[in-house]
Amino acid sequence: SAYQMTLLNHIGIYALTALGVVLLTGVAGMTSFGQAAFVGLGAYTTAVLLAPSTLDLGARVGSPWLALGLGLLLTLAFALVLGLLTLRLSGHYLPLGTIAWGISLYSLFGTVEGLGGHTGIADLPPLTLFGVSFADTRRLYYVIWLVLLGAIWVTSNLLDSRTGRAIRALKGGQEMASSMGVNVFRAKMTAFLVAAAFAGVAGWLYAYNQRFVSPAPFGLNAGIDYLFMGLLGGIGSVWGAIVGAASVILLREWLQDVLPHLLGRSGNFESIVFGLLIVLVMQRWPGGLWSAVQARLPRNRLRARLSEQPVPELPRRQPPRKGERVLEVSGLTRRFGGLVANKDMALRVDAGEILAVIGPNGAGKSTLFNLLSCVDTPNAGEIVFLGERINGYSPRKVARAGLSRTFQHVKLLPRMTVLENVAIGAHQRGHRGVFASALRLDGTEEARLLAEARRQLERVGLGEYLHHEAGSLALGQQRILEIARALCADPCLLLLDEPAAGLRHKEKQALAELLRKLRAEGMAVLLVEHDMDFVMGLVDRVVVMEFGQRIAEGLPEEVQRNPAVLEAYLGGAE
Ligand SMILES: Nc1ncnc2c1ncn2[C@@H]1O[C@H](COP(=O)(O)OP(=O)(O)OP(=O)(O)O)[C@@H](O)[C@H]1O
Repeated sequence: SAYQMTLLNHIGIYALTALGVVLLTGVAGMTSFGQAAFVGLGAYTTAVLLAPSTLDLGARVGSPWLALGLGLLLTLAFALVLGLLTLRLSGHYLPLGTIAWGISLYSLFGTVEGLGGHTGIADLPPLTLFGVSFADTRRLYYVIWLVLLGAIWVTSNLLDSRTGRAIRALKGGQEMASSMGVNVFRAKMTAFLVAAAFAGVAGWLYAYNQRFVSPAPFGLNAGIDYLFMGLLGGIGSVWGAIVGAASVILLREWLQDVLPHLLGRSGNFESIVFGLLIVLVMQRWPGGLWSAVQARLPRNRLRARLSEQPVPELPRRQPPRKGERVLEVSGLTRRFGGLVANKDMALRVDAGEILAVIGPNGAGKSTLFNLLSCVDTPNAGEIVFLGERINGYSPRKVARAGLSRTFQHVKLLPRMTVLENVAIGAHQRGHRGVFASALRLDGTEEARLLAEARRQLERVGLGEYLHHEAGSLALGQQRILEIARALCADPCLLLLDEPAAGLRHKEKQALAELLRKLRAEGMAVLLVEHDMDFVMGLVDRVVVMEFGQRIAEGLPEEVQRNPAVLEAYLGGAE
């Protein structure tokens, strides 16, 4: 019926904006209350261009495209400025920021002269494309749902790509991602702009569907509604947007029909019951309705775009010659208030060498690691990597220069497959961006990135787990996964933070074998480790730290006999 078609059109338009919320909040972990304002920008641009009371372009040839183009441009321009201002905020400040500009834009629609104030702009002409009029809701339905399905296709493509992996790493993996060469701010901005663009297009469709715009549907309440839709549908899945929009809209309609019969016509019970139902649903299915549906579907494991055909390997950087100095550290000092965590530290690592830094708890090893990987900045001293002073570099820049690391506390994305986790390591070896990814024009590069990830996983002995969720691996395997991820970046220097912790005897042997192989290939390896048996049988030299200082350096057997070292570890006992 016409009524059902109207409902379907509403659901389609709302789902398009909710899809942006799924990407922005669900996938990238940035909560926004301001999406409705972007819908408003798209809708008002269309209305101002077309309505008889304003610029009066009417249904002239090309006017819908002009409205769409300008609406998108304006939405993206606003989003870019707002993104630059708000995306650097973290914690609660980001959602608060979105509330602030959501309210500002809403007020703007109501106060700017020429936008019709709170009564809005009426009498918009119907949509006409290629000479076909879409005045009838039944026809417009096709346009709306085609656009929505297109947006879902684009979003799915984007998420299943190099850029998408960077966006998916934003929730819970920002430190790891930037250490792998990902530009975290850019990934945030990409998700933000794509979500804003969907909202802008939804605004354009809204204007043609309603043929009337006023500020009310673009306020903070609507922003909260979109967030509800995303949450309710399933914040991590593109299909959740449709489920969420449909649930919210149909539930509202149903409550409006049913409640007056049950509770009488006095009082607004609808909002109260609606709120309660939302809370109940979220309690029962915290992952959203779509996740409840998904759990009943046959498990469709994401197989990524791993080609079975041989693909050319990614280009490699020119490695340093064996014996060439890779890292030279001198006078490195880091103070935390009165505590000197690293004092005048010095060390060097050459290509084809494994150096271990050992020392009792609190000796300053992690601090040293953070300084070397540029997560932290020294108060004094020099870090020279491949002849270049890297003090003050960002973790991303140093990763690009060829220094790759693992973490003391494993940092991976547990819901992503093993293969994709490792492919993040190769991020900086690819260059295809948002548009190529969204339109699936990145096939060759993506196949090469994934093939490289597979190659490194096979190299470290995790080849049979490619399509498993990373979180399902044992801790020891997760540590090995991190090494594969670091190798994917094609480094000259590997920094390994306690790589043998949590590994079983056999796994340690396999890890030692791998590190020997890497050393033979000319890789420089610096590792921090507590397991002395592992260290002593493997490394070329050992640096011992205590109270932030180097107390000994030498061959493993020399260091083992050093009285200062025995003192530090065993309190002087033989
Ligand atoms: N951000 C910080 N602020 C204040 N003090 C810190 C900070 N980071 C480290 N420290 C202090 O610096 C000293 C060295 O710590 P660090 O974590 O580098 O030692 P570690 O050798 O890695 O120890 P472990 O083997 O237990 O990991 C400790 O006394 C620690 O409390």
